[in-house]
Amino acid sequence: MIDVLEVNNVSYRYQRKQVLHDITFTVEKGEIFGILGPNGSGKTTLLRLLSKELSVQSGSITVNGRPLASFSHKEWARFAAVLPQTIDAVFGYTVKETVELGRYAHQHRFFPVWTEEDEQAVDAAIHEVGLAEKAEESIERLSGGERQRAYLARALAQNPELLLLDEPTNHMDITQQLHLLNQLVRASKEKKLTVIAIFHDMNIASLFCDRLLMLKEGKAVALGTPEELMEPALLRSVFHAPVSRQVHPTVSKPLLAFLPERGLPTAEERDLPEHLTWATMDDCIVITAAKPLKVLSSALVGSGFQWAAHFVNRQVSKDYHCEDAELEMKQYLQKRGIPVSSTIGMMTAVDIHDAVCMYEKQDAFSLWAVVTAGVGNAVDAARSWERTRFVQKIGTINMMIFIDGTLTDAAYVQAMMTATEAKVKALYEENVLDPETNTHATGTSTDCIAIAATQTGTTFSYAGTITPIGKALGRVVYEATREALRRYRKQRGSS
Ligand SMILES: Nc1ncnc2c1ncn2[C@@H]1O[C@H](COP(=O)(O)OP(=O)(O)OP(=O)(O)O)[C@@H](O)[C@H]1O
Repeated sequence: MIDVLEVNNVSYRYQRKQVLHDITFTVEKGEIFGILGPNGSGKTTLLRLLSKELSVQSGSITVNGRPLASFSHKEWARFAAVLPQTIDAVFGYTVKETVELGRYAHQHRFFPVWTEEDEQAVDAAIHEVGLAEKAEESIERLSGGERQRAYLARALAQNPELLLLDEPTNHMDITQQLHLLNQLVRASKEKKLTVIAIFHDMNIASLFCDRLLMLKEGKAVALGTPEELMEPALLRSVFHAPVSRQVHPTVSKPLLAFLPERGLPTAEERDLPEHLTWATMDDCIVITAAKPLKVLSSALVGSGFQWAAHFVNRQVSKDYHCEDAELEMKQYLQKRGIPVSSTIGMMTAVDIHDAVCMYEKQDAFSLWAVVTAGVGNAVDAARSWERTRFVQKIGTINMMIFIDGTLTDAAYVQAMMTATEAKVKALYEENVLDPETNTHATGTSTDCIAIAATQTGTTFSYAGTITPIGKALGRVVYEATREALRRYRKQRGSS
């Protein structure tokens, strides 16, 4: 990799105020390099030094191996384009005329001639920022975001090798932000354009930058990839704000969630029966939480991690068949006025009036399990590979577990494991067999589970079988599942 830019021990002071201390980093050709830090940490000052707007006082900045100071004004303008934080609008100019100013660096000093290449560069830049329809519009008649895009087009029209941007997506709506940043990524990959940009939005920086530099009080406190920098402990120490690291749903980049201040839960909020209301309709059970709970579930509606306030176990006929059961279930919820986006929705062919609820209260938490069980589709997971055909019958085990307490992600996953192990044991004790293999069933082919926690009160890092949560969960699920199986068998008149 070729380093375009080398910054070595750069410090800077405004009169008596030292604002940058010994900053050292390099930027590679074609890299998107983000600068982050709280207000006043020196980001803009650093960018102004990189753009030659300020002169280096101590340390050195070299570009392609040459001292920055050795570039003539015009040479530098051909090499680097700058988009500062705020620009005074040049009144009376159209968008196109504003963008044309970007071609100044490419004009002959004494005999400026407007060439086809200049025209194409201007048109391409206007198109790139999505302002083609406003090209003849006066710049002062544009919105803040559109004006920002026009100035970006002016920078792009320069056809620079290095683009220096101070909060480039300021004032832009989310569509424009994504459009612009995707374009920068493309230009960096295809044209080897090097981009150095200041960002305030850390999730945007994480998604689009190859590497990041974090400044705090004028010092470089971290330098690395987004994966390395997006560490809650580092961010807490820099921004003094509680933050948690999340995973992006589709890209292997970290996302951050800043956490608002929360009051301590009231006594009622900490008691599950006070927090949850239960309604049994003709064909469904609806449990409603006073405040949304964080849920990990395999449910038909609301799978994965979700915040949900409604938990629906719907009874369908035993010959229920639908090509798109999720869509049909969502329509069912809508018809009943249950908000789909905050609902965990399960289905069962078992009589929902046979649902079993069990509750356990301890000093640090309380826990509530609601189980419906049928075993028409009982399967031995260790032997299911032997099956060549599958006939769907009534019978699935749906479990909803409510916990008042704060669970870590690990605790959610462990709670699922503990509940599953307890369910398997209940099936064993009730001697439920896989009808195909005649061996003990470990579950049914369509079992469903939801672990919901208030995320208030005591934090539980783990919920494995010998933790306090795990012990209560194991017992409650085991007993509730056994009882639900007995009710199911009684209904069907089987032993
Ligand atoms: N021209 C100036 N004269 C004196 N002090 C200045 C000048 N410009 C900036 N400063 C000071 O230097 C420090 C760093 O400012 P700078 O603008 O570089 O920070 P920043 O990280 O870009 O902040 P922000 O996120 O608010 O844009 C601040 O304390 C600021 O008040």
